[in-house]
Amino acid sequence: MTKSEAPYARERSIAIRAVLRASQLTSSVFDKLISASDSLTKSDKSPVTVGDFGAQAVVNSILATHFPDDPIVGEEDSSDLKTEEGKSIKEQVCRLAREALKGAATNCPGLSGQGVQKQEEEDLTEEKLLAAIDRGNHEGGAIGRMWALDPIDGTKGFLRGGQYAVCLAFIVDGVVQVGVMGCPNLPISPADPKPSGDKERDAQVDKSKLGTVYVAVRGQGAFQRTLHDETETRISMRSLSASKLSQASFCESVESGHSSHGTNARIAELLGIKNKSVRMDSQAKYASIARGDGDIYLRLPVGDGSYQEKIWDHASGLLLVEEAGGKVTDLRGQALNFGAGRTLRDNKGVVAAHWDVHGQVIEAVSKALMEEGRGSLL
Ligand SMILES: Nc1ncnc2c1ncn2[C@@H]1O[C@H](COP(=O)(O)O)[C@@H](OP(=O)(O)O)[C@H]1O
Ligand SMILES: [Mg+2]
Ligand SMILES: [Mg+2]
Ligand SMILES: [Mg+2]
Repeated sequence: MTKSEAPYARERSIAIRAVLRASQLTSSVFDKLISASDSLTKSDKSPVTVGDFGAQAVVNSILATHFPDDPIVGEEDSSDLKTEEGKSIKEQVCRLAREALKGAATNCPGLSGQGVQKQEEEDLTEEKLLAAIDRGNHEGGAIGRMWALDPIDGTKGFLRGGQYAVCLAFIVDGVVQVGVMGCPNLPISPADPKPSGDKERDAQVDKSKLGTVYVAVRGQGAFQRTLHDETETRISMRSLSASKLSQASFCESVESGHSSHGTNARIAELLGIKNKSVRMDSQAKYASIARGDGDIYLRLPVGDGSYQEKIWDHASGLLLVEEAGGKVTDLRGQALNFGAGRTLRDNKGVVAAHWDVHGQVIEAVSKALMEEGRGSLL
């Protein structure tokens, strides 16, 4: 079977194109713009920047051109841009989105025609770009085609100069079929240093060695390419058996408000893991274990566990890890349900690990939660 005949070949190509363009936008925002006046605080107190809105406008415009009937579940909406406070951000978002959509054609397999470019450039008025952002308002659900978009996952990481990811997934009947993730700050070679937000240390990082894109289609494997070169290399998780579990390394959020560092540490202890956890913002954590930099991603809820994870925070990362040989479930070991709406309301927490050890990790999770008196989460 050639690539163009493979299932979801078109969705794959367009998703890569959209993520590349949005990643170019976010990188240029980061290089040139980011200052306090380029971000807003949302009603849930989380930050949102020119980069988040711009990347959502770019991806949604491209999806609207190629798949006009497909609904999109996207994180952002344009309401904050329509206020007086949001006016200057709105202007920057529109300028950056136009630049990104008109920019030189990106290296993207099967899609270099002038016609495609022309179509995408047609709808670039402010009104149309804001409407493109709001195409992300879909409620989600278990039936039919839809896209899930996190234009910048890890906005806090983006703001501090650490890791972030542009994440786009294609979902059919509640099952993720295609996942593409752009990680502009992740080193192409795992051995190279990655920016972490520490200004002094990050000054030593060679920027030409950063910028990866991950691509996975269900049943077709997981691949890494770079932002500038379309050559794809297959990636897979490190093999890990029960007897080697104590040598594993695990990653977790930088933000202790997003995942319980204390519970994670106890789980590691129960598994005999001595390595210090690797803290990283965004779905770059999924990418990192998928290519074998680390082995386990733990995301245990904080407090009473009432927070509902969002589908765009996990859809592309989950497929990447599954296609690289891993298993991703909630803390009870149950599959994540992407068909329940905008959130993973049927699930609590996330545990991602190699198939051969996933069951053991889940046992340790149960034990740690029982010890903490949080057995009701199980
Ligand atoms: N209380 C909470 N528990 C878990 N995740 C949360 C959370 N509050 C916010 N988040 C999510 O955590 C994401 C970042 O994940 P991480 O901590 O792995 O970097 C955020 O994505 P955005 O940055 O796209 O808003 C946000 O959706
Ligand atoms: Mg956010
Ligand atoms: Mg996110
Ligand atoms: Mg986001």
